[in-house]
Amino acid sequence: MTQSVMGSINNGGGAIQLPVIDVSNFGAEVGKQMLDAATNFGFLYISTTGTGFTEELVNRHFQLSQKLFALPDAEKEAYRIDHSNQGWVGMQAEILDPKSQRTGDFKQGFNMGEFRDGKPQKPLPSVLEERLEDLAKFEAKCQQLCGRILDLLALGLEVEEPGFFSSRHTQPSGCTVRLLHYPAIPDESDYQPEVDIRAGAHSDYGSITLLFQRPCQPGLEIRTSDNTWAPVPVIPDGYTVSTTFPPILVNIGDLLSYWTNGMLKSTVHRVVFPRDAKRGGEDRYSIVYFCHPGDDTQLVPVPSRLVAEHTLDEGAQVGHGGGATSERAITAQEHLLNRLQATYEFRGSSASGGGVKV
Ligand SMILES: O=C(O)CCC(=O)C(=O)O
Ligand SMILES: [Fe+2]
Repeated sequence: MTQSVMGSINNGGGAIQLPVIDVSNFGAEVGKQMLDAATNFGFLYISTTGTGFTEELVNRHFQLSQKLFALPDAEKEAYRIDHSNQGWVGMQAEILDPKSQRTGDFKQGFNMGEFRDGKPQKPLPSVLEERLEDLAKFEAKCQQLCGRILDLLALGLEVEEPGFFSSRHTQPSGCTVRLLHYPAIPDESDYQPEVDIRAGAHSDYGSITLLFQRPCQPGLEIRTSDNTWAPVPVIPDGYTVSTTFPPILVNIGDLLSYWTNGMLKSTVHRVVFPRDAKRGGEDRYSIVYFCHPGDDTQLVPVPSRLVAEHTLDEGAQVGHGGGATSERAITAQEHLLNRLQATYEFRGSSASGGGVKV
């Protein structure tokens, strides 16, 4: 079953109605629906049916995240993020949109890099270490779902090699599970609702991103083609699968944009405080999976008639500016390092203490 596959943008700054896709139906028709959503919006929902995720597994992850972020900062400090891009990012340590923000993002995060044979690559705080099996299971399911989405996109794009994208998602890679906590703003803070933000405007650096959200904790907005911000509801209108287990939000990252010469959109998004809240509103928790191809993957255009026929609009950018088709093809790792480097440069000498972003 596929729900409300049409999708539409309300350009008056109203909520955006994105398509909901059920990936349990694998085939050309779903591939085309996925491609349409990725081309028009760069964002879509995946119904939890047929994803392999259960409400219990996702709930346990959010409980774990709450437990982790409730620890005193001094304890999390021992796991502070470093150049491996793994570990804890403290409150306001990351600035996703340095050009526009006056202070850091009102959030804290914890990045876990890819698991190899069920094992993380860096030591984890004991609250996480105690639940390694669950963490590995969650990460593996994220990978599987991303593989299916990538295969459907390849089908939609009529790529000559059907597993083109998924087969390039090898290890080592920049794949990351990121736990996020956006606290409510305490009354005594100097936060200014007109300028301060939970996560500044950015596009994601990988191939695709999965976002798990909690009912009643909205805040994500995407930038539409006419430069307005459209809120994305956690549970879209007409979604009948569950009121307690939201669909998984998927967005296209920079690498798929390069791979398709901008045909798929790596859409800019941000997280804002609830507009109707008196101050900072309630806490928000989210879990993000950033999917990346193997480090050595060259970002050359995929062999697809549709991509070859695609021409960029005047002045349009591919990925995060530039474009693999117009310059020397860069690798997935080079792209990731470039984007992390930009953050380090901004932080200058405090780089080792700053938060970075996949
Ligand atoms: O927390 C969210 O809803 C989105 C976070 C996000 O866009 C990111 O971390 O890249
Ligand atoms: Fe993002």
